[in-house]
Amino acid sequence: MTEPTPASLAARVRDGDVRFHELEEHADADTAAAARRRLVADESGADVDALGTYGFDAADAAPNIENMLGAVQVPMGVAGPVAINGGALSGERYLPMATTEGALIASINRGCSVVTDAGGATARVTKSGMTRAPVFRVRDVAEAEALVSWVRDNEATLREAAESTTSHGELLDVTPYVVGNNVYLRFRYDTKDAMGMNMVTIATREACDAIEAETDASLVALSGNLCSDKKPAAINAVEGRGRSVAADVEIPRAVVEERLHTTPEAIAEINTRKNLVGSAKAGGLGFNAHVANAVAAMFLATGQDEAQVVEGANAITTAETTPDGDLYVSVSLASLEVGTVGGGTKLPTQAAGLEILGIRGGGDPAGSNGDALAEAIAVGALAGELSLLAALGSRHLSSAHADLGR
Ligand SMILES: CC(C)(COP(=O)([O-])OP(=O)([O-])OC[C@H]1O[C@@H](n2cnc3c(N)ncnc32)[C@H](O)[C@@H]1OP(=O)([O-])[O-])[C@@H](O)C(=O)NCCC(=O)NCCSC(=O)C[C@@](C)(O)CC(=O)[O-]
Ligand SMILES: NC(=O)C1=CN([C@@H]2O[C@H](COP(=O)(O)OP(=O)(O)OC[C@H]3O[C@@H](n4cnc5c(N)ncnc54)[C@H](OP(=O)(O)O)[C@@H]3O)[C@@H](O)[C@H]2O)C=CC1
Repeated sequence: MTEPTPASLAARVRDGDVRFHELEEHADADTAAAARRRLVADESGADVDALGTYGFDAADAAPNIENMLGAVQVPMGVAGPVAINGGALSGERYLPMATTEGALIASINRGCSVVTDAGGATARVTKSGMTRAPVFRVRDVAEAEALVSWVRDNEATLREAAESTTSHGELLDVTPYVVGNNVYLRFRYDTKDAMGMNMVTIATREACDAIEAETDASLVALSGNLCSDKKPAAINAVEGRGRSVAADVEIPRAVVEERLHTTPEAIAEINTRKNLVGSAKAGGLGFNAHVANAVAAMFLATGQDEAQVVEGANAITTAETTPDGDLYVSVSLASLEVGTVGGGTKLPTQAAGLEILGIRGGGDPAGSNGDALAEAIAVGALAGELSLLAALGSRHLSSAHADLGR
């Protein structure tokens, strides 16, 4: 039998003999993707050849994508090295960042060099736990209260059910929320080095079965949106989700003046009037300048779930002058959902990003690499905040983007 070619496979799809999303059952993954490119190009008239130039085996991406055409390539650079004094990550590191925004890495790079000149940034993970919150239907508020009491009395049962599905995940707690005849149970897990959404979804499903077997509650949806995944939500800002991580630095006045062309007072005032008051007036959840930039660029470079930039950018930046007239700056990211195993972290280019940080795969102890990644991203965000606030102080934002960003 002759080997299938992209042309012969495309012809079979057109004839209705093979389904578009089942091409991998009839050819290797690279040939299947080439056949799909041909079909999409013919249908749309688009030139999709560039999508076919990628540096990994399509088969390696099978768990990460369906209907694969090829790959979008985002340029990747580094900022740094930056000195980090973390709870899980210490020393000088280059921060891998993938972006198409000119001037972004230059800015974070400037922030990194200033942070390093000042002796490095301190970073710590202050809370950890990935959540899944199913919603149950009950008859009325009396039954809701009965379910809440049952959950409080039976956490051991829930833990046993949930943890039967994972060798790494640990159920930390279950927090109930009642709205009339709806009961939301926010399960929170230590997922170690995994971001953990698949892990906690599978584990929570098992716990829900135990609840339905023992109570009158009916599971309506395994995710009831109090989790809250991939949506802006105050619960994540207040309670945290994934890792809550903070970073700070104190920068001598002379360094602010010489390297950032502004003063500690100007940066503190801009932070208050822009990041705090401006964000409050806008009704924002992110009281920062552009934490999403560092989070998104490092998420792409290290194989994180890019939709979770929504929660990752849930951050507050503070800036103040110290009694000695120097500058103190901090960022606190409430809900940074990251992992160094699972998801997109296995793909070769993303694995290279984690290797640049020295934290690819499971940590020793388990969870330490996930903490280290969170600290690295927090320091990248801190450097970005510092540099952008300074550029606003020196009125260099527009000229920087005129020079570098277009
Ligand atoms: C562009 C700079 C850094 C110039 O800043 P500068 O101080 O005039 O530049 P410099 O030539 O003196 O270089 C200072 C340092 O910057 C770095 N640097 C400088 N150039 C490069 C480069 N080409 N590649 C890599 N690194 C670079 C590098 O670390 C260098 O030190 P050196 O190594 O030379 O000792 C500065 O003007 C700046 O940071 N501007 C701010 C730009 C910025 O932060 N953009 C972020 C994106 S804005 C956005 O997306 C969100 C927004 C703004 O809408 C959010 C909001 O509402 O606030
Ligand atoms: N299902 C959903 O609702 C959602 C899924 N996602 C997707 O979920 C994926 C991420 O889920 P996630 O569960 O992190 O990844 P995976 O589904 O890839 O699972 C990771 C697994 O790695 C194993 N593992 C090995 N070493 C370690 C270690 N050191 N620490 C922790 N786990 C380890 C664990 O197995 P074991 O459990 O057997 O111990 C863990 O379950 C992403 O692709 C994301 O896009 C995103 C949002 C929602």
